[in-house]
Amino acid sequence: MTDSSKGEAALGYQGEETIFALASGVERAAIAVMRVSGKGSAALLEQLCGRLPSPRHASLRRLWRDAQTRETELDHAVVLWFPGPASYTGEDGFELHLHAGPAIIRAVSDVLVEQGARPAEPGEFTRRAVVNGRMDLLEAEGVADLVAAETEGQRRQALAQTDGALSRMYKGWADQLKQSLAWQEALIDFADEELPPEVEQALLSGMASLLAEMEQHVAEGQQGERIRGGMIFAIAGPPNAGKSSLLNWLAGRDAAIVSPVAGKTRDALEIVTTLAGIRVTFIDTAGLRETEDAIEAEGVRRALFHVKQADCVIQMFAADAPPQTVFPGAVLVGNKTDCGRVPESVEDVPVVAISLRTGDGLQALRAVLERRAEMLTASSSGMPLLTRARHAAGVREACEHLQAAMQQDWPEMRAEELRLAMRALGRLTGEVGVEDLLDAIFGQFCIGK
Ligand SMILES: Nc1nc2c(c(=O)[nH]1)N(C=O)[C@@H](CNc1ccc(C(=O)N[C@@H](CCC(=O)O)C(=O)O)cc1)CN2
Ligand SMILES: Nc1nc2c(ncn2[C@@H]2O[C@H](COP(=O)(O)OP(=O)(O)OP(=O)(O)O)[C@@H](O)[C@H]2O)c(=O)[nH]1
Ligand SMILES: [Mg+2]
Repeated sequence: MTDSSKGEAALGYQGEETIFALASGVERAAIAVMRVSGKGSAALLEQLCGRLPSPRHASLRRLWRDAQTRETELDHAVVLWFPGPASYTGEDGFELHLHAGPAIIRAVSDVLVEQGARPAEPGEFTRRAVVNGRMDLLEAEGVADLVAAETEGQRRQALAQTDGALSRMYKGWADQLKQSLAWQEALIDFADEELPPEVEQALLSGMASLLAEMEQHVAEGQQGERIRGGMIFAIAGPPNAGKSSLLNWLAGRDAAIVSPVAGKTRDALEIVTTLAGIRVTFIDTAGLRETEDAIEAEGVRRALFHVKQADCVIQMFAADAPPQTVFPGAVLVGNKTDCGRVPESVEDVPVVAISLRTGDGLQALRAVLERRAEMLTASSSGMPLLTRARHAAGVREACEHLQAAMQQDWPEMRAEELRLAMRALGRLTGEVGVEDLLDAIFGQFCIGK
């Protein structure tokens, strides 16, 4: 409970300092969960409620400023005692399930601070769990994603990651690299003894198939990042096609201005919804046309920018004016079936025919968009998907070293490249060289996690 551990290397941290934070939501609620972890936990809990409750069982207790002297009762609370190392952080810790009144929270916090505990930094509980070997870095990132999950896709993916799905795969790859390295070292050690050529062949083909697997994982990495961060669907097309009307239907409200005047929408307008369990931002853009109006021209420029960077373009047109060309990969939507006939396809791309006035085809359009959202987030290999740019960069680095190893004729250099590939994977799980990463990763957590 002193600050003697300040400045210690992150991985040497032993929870000398006792930390606390509210672990429950900040909005007004009935119960507030105060979470405490660190060496001083047992003494603190005894001071608050007398003898320690039985481990990991909920007990109803009176809380006091000092239970010994029964000085100032603070609350009636459910108390949980988590002795280390079988705790979330691996340290002694406890939870107080308080009545959520701000005065109670303040009074309890005051006692904790008086007794030498300090408020936790963002992610510090989970950081301690990692430092104490309770979970690895990928699982910890999964915890942060689970806390932030708003959609089914985010929830499912984060849960798998906290459960070690990515960790197991990366550790399996690192093990295979270790095996290759052992063979490579045997080849070096027995260089004079004429090992059969099959040994080197088996080594190289093992490396090749591992490389293919890792490259496929990187190639479909965008899918996992799309689930985690959401996708962008841009609605584009000529003026008056009904783009803003479509956005309003998707939003279920009048988000954008709709009128018969062509060229109304200038600023891109965004709404966020969930499609097939995936977070999708729809962007309504300015109608695409040549224009003398400087503001509208800027709107068109921005529309084209959104078309370029979107995960999917919904290319809209009105029944009487089908487009000459189709944006690559676009979902083609022909609107105003109440006014005229919509072609079945343009340039062999099927058209979804709708009318935002009559509601014709809208359920079919929703199904098409849901299927597209699923397609853009599916793992085609069946492997767990990576979820962050950090993972893509690490696996890509491992791929580069593995490829370099395969191209190396000099045995010692090949061994070195294999070691570097292993190291790149080790940084992902946090097994090696991650001191510099911890601040960046845990700084993004919420307090109390
Ligand atoms: N009240 C409460 N609810 C919570 C958490 C918490 O810390 N407190 N969690 C926090 O994220 C999540 C559950 N995760 C947890 C993970 C591990 C341990 C834990 O104490 N593990 C010990 C003992 C296991 C056991 O008794 O079976 C261990 O793994 O050794 C507790 C919660 C979600 N709900
Ligand atoms: N008849 C008919 N009119 C429609 C339909 N959908 C939209 N409209 C009308 O078409 C006009 C243009 O619709 P908007 O949604 O504003 O079109 P937009 O593509 O956003 O137009 P800009 O922002 O100018 O590029 C409005 O008067 C709408 O009420 C439809 O299915 N049938
Ligand atoms: Mg518009």
